Amino acid sequence: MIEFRGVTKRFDGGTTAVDDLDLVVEAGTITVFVGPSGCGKTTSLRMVNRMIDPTSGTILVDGRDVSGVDPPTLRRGIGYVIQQAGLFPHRTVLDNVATVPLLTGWTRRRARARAAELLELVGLPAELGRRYPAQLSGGQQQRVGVARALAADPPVLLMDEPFSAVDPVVREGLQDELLRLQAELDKTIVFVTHDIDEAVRIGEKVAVLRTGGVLAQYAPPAELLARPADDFVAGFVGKDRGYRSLSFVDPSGVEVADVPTVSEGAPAGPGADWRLVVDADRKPQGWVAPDGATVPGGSLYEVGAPIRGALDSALSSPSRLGVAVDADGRLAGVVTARQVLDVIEGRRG
Ligand SMILES: Nc1ncnc2c1ncn2[C@@H]1O[C@H](COP(=O)(O)OP(=O)(O)OP(=O)(O)O)[C@@H](O)[C@H]1O
Repeated sequence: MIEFRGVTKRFDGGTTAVDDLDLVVEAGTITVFVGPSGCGKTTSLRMVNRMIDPTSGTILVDGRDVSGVDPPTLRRGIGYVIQQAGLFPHRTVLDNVATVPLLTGWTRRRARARAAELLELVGLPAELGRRYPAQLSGGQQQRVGVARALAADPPVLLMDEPFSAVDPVVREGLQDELLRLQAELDKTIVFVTHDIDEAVRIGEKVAVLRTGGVLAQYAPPAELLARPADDFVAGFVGKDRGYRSLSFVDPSGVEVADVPTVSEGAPAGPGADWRLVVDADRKPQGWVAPDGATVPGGSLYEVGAPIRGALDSALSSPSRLGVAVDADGRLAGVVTARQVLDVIEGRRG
């Protein structure tokens, strides 16, 4: 657990970067600090591992006041990941990851074996270990950065905009990977971003900071979207927050129905209804319209996933029928937008 008690940071020159912050980051959770540029996110993060010391107030990590722990000892228990990974350019990927274990006295052989394990854990092929950072894509470099931070198996991980230098598709992959890793590793993670979508996607709790380092709201993402504390938070979480909050709505109650199908490659002429094209594994491949034309499908959603996917699937489908698949991607059934909206309305009471 990380606890900020009345923490203030005033820099020379008078800027108050963080103003009387009280906040508890529960052990084993991902907490996100989000807010506009200059609101004190990085300063708050860096006070945890004493890269910056507060002007006043106390920070406790697992009950221990960090001001009484010397920084190198403190940092051994706190992994740190930054934007653009911050890798050593003249060391191989494997040696980058092995850095901390080597510093703590491991033999080179053991440190490298551990580094190889970590590369696998973050989803990188072993042969990349021999390359230099510049020979990797941005997304791969970020994975190496995460592996390096995990090398000493620290209970706490601080991540400062770790994914902001990569494109949106790669970023989503890295976010998924982090969530998968966290399910396995159960670290206490503080994650800084200025991107509210990223914050609500990965945070179990989200702290919204405003300029001047004042905490505007600290809540789980669903609550932040449904009940922003004030106009600032409402503005920051964005105009389409009603729609985005569907990412947190339980989909039970959305019953899928059967749909006529045709096999991929089989001739299909005109018919009364839309028919779904499926391959030999019953994976959806598009639609046949009533006039017999083949039309690409809309988005698919997995049964049991948040309701936003079901609604998007129905709205993006040329037949107006959203297509549900099971965990293996096989057809489970179809839904209409009306059905999904009825469940949403029912939930609102
Ligand atoms: N070493 C410093 N000396 C003086 N002022 C600083 C120093 N570091 C940060 N600040 C100021 O403190 C405020 C908070 O900075 P901080 O880097 O914590 O913001 P941030 O929310 O992380 O911003 P960004 O999203 O742009 O990275 C800013 O006004 C910044 O200019």
